Amino acid sequence: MRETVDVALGARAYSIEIGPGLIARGGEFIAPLLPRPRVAVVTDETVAARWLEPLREGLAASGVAMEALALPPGEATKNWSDLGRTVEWLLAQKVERADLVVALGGGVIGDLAGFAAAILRRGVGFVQVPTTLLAQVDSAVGGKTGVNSPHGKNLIGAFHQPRLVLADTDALETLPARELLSGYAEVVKYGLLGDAAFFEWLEGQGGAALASGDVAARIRAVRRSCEMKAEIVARDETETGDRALLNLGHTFGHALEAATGYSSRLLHGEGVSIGCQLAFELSARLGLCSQETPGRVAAHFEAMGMRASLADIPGELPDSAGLIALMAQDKKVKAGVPTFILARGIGEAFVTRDVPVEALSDTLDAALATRRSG
Ligand SMILES: NC(=O)c1ccc[n+]([C@@H]2O[C@H](COP(=O)([O-])OP(=O)(O)OC[C@H]3O[C@@H](n4cnc5c(N)ncnc54)[C@H](O)[C@@H]3O)[C@@H](O)[C@H]2O)c1
Ligand SMILES: O=C(O)C(=O)C[C@@H](O)[C@H](O)[C@H](O)COP(=O)(O)O
Ligand SMILES: [Zn+2]
Repeated sequence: MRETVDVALGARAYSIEIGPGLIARGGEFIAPLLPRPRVAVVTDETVAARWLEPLREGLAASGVAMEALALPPGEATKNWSDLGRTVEWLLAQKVERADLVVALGGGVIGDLAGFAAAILRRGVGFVQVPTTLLAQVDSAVGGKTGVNSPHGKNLIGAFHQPRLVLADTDALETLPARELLSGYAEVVKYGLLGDAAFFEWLEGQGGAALASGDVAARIRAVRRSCEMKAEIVARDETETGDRALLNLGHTFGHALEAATGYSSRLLHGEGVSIGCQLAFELSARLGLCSQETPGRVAAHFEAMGMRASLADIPGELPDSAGLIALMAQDKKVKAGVPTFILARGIGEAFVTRDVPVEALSDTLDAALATRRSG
């Protein structure tokens, strides 16, 4: 049942192992990478309660000892202060340059622990053990690490590739439904950005991929997502060009996450599904894709019970000018001009800086109006 996806990055190449039971077999995969049989695990309190002991046992079975730091769960933890706490803890554990840090958790833990590893003693290696769907299909792969700033999302960070990704699909059994759907938004993103056949498969089988009974469908969704990400990362590791395709929906989504204070009002994947929807609406407004395409995207999000519209965000939001101002801190901005990922159709995304501000603001105004009428 185990599948392997390779991330072909030369000296920094690594594999993504996908399947059930991998946490319990953690030592088998991690021990061969270690100069001495010990690791420092960074996790969050919720994940620790469910998956830390299985990992400890899995490591011990291969003679590997571990110490663990459990941070508070949630996006608010991706900050300077928890980063500093983590780095100081790793130093207190006397983690050496050749040792490995293990990130056990969702994207918050993977991003933060990966960044801590990147700056610890000028760079130690790390292993991603992603426990959310979002982390298995996206954040554990590709080496973007970092934390948030009040100025914007992921503004402090480094590219630092993991040495191994162990995606145990059993971990998804304890994931709350809202988190599963949030991660599924990044799965749909891959279809929307570059694989129309995958999107079509998700239209039919997305429900099965999320249901606990269909392990094969779940593994297929995770594997295809990882293959697409690995392929894009291998050709543009540090996002000088094409890697920005993986940011489909994120220029909008990150602005919405900042506007909602990185809180439980809006999860990252929820920002991504709403952002993808807005990207297709903007594309249709600019005549780039057919007028029907945004409706097809929305229909799938709605069928899956996902957030797809600004009307799905509780509480106040800035107006369109306020949201556009938040987009100005996006890392893809060049000479003050924002970069967008738009689409000529499903599976046909492209990167552009040629977006008239009126079209952007009209798209946002129309979307904000649904909050008043809905
Ligand atoms: N580096 C990248 O390329 C990349 C890609 C996508 C997203 N991200 C980042 O990832 C973050 C979002 O990640 P996320 O959605 O995994 O959020 P998360 O890490 O906050 O995890 C979501 C919630 O699920 C809980 N949880 C995790 N695994 C669980 C399990 N198996 N069972 C029960 N509960 C579990 C966590 O405690 C948390 O409360 C954002 O900060 C986003 O910016 C990074
Ligand atoms: O790996 C990438 O590249 C991505 O863009 C994946 C995104 O899903 C992810 O949310 C990423 O963290 C966003 O990157 P950022 O550079 O816009 O902060
Ligand atoms: Zn994302």
